[in-house]
Amino acid sequence: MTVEQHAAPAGRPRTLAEKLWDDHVVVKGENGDPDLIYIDLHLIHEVTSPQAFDGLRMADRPLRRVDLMIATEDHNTPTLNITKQIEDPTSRVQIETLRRNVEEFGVRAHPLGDAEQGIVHVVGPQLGLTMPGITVVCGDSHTSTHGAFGALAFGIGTSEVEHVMATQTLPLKPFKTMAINVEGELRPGVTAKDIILAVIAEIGTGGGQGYVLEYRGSTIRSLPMDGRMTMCNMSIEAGARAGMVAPDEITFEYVRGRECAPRGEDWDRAVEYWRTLPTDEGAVFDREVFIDASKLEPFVTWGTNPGQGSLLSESVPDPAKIEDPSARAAAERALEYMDLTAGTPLKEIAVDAVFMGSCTNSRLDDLRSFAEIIRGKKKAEGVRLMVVPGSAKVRLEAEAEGIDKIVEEFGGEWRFAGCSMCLGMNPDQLAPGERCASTSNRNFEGRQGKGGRTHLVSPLVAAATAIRGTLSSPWDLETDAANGVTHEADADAGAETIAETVEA
Ligand SMILES: CC(C)[C@H](C(=O)O)[C@@H](O)C(=O)O
Ligand code: SF4
Repeated sequence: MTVEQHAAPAGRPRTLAEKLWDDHVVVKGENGDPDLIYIDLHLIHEVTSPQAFDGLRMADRPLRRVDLMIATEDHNTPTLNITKQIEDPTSRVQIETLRRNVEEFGVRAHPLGDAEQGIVHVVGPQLGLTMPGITVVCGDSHTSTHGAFGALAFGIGTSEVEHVMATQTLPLKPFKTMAINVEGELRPGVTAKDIILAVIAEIGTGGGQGYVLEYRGSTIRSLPMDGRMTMCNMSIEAGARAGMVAPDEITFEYVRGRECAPRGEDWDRAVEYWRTLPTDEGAVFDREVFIDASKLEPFVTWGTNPGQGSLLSESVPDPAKIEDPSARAAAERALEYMDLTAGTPLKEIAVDAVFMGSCTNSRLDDLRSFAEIIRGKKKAEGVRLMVVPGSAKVRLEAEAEGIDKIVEEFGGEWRFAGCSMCLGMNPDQLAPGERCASTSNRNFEGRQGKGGRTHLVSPLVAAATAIRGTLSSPWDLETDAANGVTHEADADAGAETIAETVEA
């Protein structure tokens, strides 16, 4: 798609993404040059902001719009003993540097211990900063999460962070548009996470390159905001520039009344504008993908990229049967790293740990659906469970509902908010060789700790896995119940039966 096509000739039907782009062009690029795009919201965290602040300082430039910035601490923060000094020197320096920078430049910040601290992609929406129709950037690839509100949101590099700090704009090349049409009713036990894992397995980890994905269709319309965020969050794992969902009543209800959301007449005007944003009838996408949601099942990854996944009811694939030589080699290498043998039923894979958290799945809905499954049940012997809310606020809300108690009675660890075991930048890590069912978004080699092995799953699969000890879904719990195995907390005999079945 050329720059000119974004010029929006009167009456041409446009997609959601094209409308947002058109409304944010400050200077139109000539002869294939990038357009200069206005940025409405700039989120920062400790990892990718230090050099950008240094750059500003060296150039003696102020922040252009400090009021459009907000900082939170998430990657390097511990999730235990948060009032103590951070032990790891690198993490400590990162956090201290952010604190110095936000103080010097006057940026609103939510440090560890603050009620609004948490993963940057949980904090923005929770404060009502993330809204339909705005452009959002952050030096973080999962900024795509915010697209769930009908915002154009994408991750940027550190030099771009500095550019936005100094000018509140970014030079950007136009993108192509891809519609991901998801129709039909999800079966119980199947979630937004399973849809997006299926999408990535379908189009591949490079399939979205150069595109902004728009998730559309009846299934998406019926998803709550938390599910839409889960899907947009992982758009980047398909290589996409961004992911989006058109704003609707569900979006407006979510944003309404939040701290930074417009109020009164401003709110009415905003909603009036937001209603104009959905893709026009007849607008043409560069590519369309169709997914039948009613056929989806709980999904799980077996490899070391998010596209290497299968239905949980299937077996570890045989690389020899993969035609494409590079995909075959990647699968061979992945199975070796994951210590898996082709043909093994995925459900027979035993895990050492379950991680419930990350910007993909650590919001209140996620925690609720997880807790509902483990409530009154007994954790599988030898499995370590960590439950990490996405923000301090989510933690408090979950505690008000007793979710912390449910997790602890089950035998899990209830932690403070942060990126935690999503990536090995803080004390929450897997030991070499440990296998984890994780609700996060990346299963790269060493992602959760050197030598750690990650299977990406939904919160429901994480819960069922924590109960059964092997990769499992709520469907397996139903089968167990039909066979008289309830996994109840006090039914020790039942738990033993399962342990034996697993070993057998
Ligand atoms: C540390 C940060 C730059 C990184 C990202 O950009 O995504 C991290 O959040 C991740 O998920 O790998
Ligand atoms: S939770 Fe994980 S994916 Fe999300 S921002 Fe933190 S490290 Fe990145």
